Amino acid sequence: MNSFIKNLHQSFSQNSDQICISIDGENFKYSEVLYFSEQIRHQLQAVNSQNIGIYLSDDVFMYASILAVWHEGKTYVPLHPEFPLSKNLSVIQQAKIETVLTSIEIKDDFGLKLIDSRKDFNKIPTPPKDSALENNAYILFTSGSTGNPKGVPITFSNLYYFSESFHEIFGKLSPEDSVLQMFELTFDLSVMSYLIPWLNGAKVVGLHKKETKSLQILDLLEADEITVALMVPSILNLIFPYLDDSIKNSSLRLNLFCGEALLVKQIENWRGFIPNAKIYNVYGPTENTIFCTFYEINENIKEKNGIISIGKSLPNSTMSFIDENSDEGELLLSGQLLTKFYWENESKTKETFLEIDGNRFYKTGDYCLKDTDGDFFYTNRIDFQAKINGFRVELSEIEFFANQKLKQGISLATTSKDSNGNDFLVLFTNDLEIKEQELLDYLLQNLAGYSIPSKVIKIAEFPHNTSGKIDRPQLKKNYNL
Ligand SMILES: Nc1ncnc2c1ncn2[C@@H]1O[C@H](COP(=O)(O)OP(=O)(O)OP(=O)(O)O)[C@@H](O)[C@H]1O
Repeated sequence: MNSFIKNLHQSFSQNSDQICISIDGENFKYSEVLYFSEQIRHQLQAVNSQNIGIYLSDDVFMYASILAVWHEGKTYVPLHPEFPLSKNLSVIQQAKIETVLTSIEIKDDFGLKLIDSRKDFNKIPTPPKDSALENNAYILFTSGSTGNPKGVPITFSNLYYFSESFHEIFGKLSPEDSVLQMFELTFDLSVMSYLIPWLNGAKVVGLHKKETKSLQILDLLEADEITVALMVPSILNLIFPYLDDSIKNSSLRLNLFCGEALLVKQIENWRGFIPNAKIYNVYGPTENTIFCTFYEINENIKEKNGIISIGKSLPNSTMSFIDENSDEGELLLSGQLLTKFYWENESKTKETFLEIDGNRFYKTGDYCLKDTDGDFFYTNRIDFQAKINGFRVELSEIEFFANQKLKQGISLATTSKDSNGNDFLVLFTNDLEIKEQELLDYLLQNLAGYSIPSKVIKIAEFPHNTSGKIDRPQLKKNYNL
C-alpha cells in the first residue's frame, strides 16, 4: 500500500466512530462513508480503464466515490453538471473515460457506462488495492478560458508531500475540528478541504446548493462551529453585506485564503468578525498541487498595491525567478508538489515547463516581486498586462487607487479593444454609491493620464466561475467588451 493511501486508510479505521461528512443537516461517520465507498468499489471492480469520471452533486456519495476510486487504485476525473456539454465531452474524450460514477439523472447522453453510486450490495470493507505513489490520484481539467481544457494529473506522491507540508506549517487537525468544504471537485481547493480533515479524523462540512452561498457560509460557520476554512477572497465580497459589527464568530481558528489576490481592504473588514482565527494568504496553481506558499496575516500586513503578500514556500516546494539575481519576474515553481506534465499535451508541456540543470520548473504566468526578507508578492497575471498608447499599465495599480476611494466593495480593471484595434481601459466596481466623476478625479490625482479608465461600469455583483473566483471573461462578455 503506498504511504499516502496507508495514512488515509489508517485514519478511516482509527476514527470510524467520528463524523466524517456533514451535509445538508445529515451526519455520516467515517465507518459509514467507508461502507458507501465499498459498495461503489464493488461495481468498479469490473472496470478496466484507469480514469473514472465523477459526475455528482454535493452529497455524501460524491465523497465516498473519491475514496472508492482511490481504494481501487484508480484516478478520478471530476466532471461538472454546470459545465457546457462540450466541455464535459472534451474532458471525457481527452481522459479516455469509459465509466462515470453518478447518482443524478444525466440528461446528456455521454455514451458511457454509468455507475449508480447509491446501490447497496452489503459489502464489508476490504483493504485498499496496492497502487504506486507515482499513480495519478486525480486529473483536473482547468477552465480552458484560453482554449481547450488542459488536464493536470496530480499523483499520490504529490498529495503525500502536500499533506506533510500542510501539517508542518499549520499543524495537525484533530477529530474536534470541523472543516468547511465549499468547492466543486473541479477546483482543487476542494482536495485540501476534504483530504486534510480525512487524514486527521476531523469533520468535513459540505455546502449544499439550495441556498445562497454567502448566507449558508455564515450559517455554517456558526451552527457547525467551523474551526478551519479555506476560502477564495471573492466570497468575502458576497458575505460583507450580511456582516454586522455586533456578530462575532468564536469557533474559527484557522482561515486560509487562496485562488485570487487577497486585498488588505477585504481582510480589514473580515478579521474583526473572526477574532480567534489565524489568517493566512496562500497561493498556488493546480499544477503545483493545491497551494504551495503561505503568509500569516498579523497586525503589520505586508502588501504591494493593496495586495497581501503570498509569503514563502511550503516545505517540499521552491519559488524562484529565471534571473537568479533579480528580485522580480515571472514566478517559477519547482519541487515535490509539481505535476510531471499536462495530460497528453506535449506541446503545452514543452511551452510551460523548463528544465534547468536537471531540475524541472513550472512557469506560473504570474509576475511577482520578492522583498529582502524573502517574502513574495503577486502583482498580476502576465497575460492581464495592458499596453495603452504604448505605455505599460498596471491594472492592479488602478484597482489599488480606486479601492482607496470606494466606500464599500472592490474594483476590477480590465482592457478591451476599440474598433481600430487599440486597447482601452474599463473599471468595474460593485460600489453602487460612488460617483463616477469623483472616482476618476481621484485616479487622476494619483495615476498617469494613460492609466485612467475610459469607462466606469457599476454592477451589483461580479459574476463568479465554478471555482468561485471572479469570472473576468464572463464579465467582459456581459458588457460586450
Ligand atoms: N493567494 C493568491 N494571490 C494571488 N493570486 C493567486 C493566489 N492564489 C492563486 N492565485 C492565482 O490563481 C492562479 C492559479 O489558479 P488555478 O490553478 O485555479 O487556475 P486559473 O489560472 O485560475 O484558471 P485556468 O488555468 O483554469 O484558466 C495562480 O497562477 C494565480 O494567478
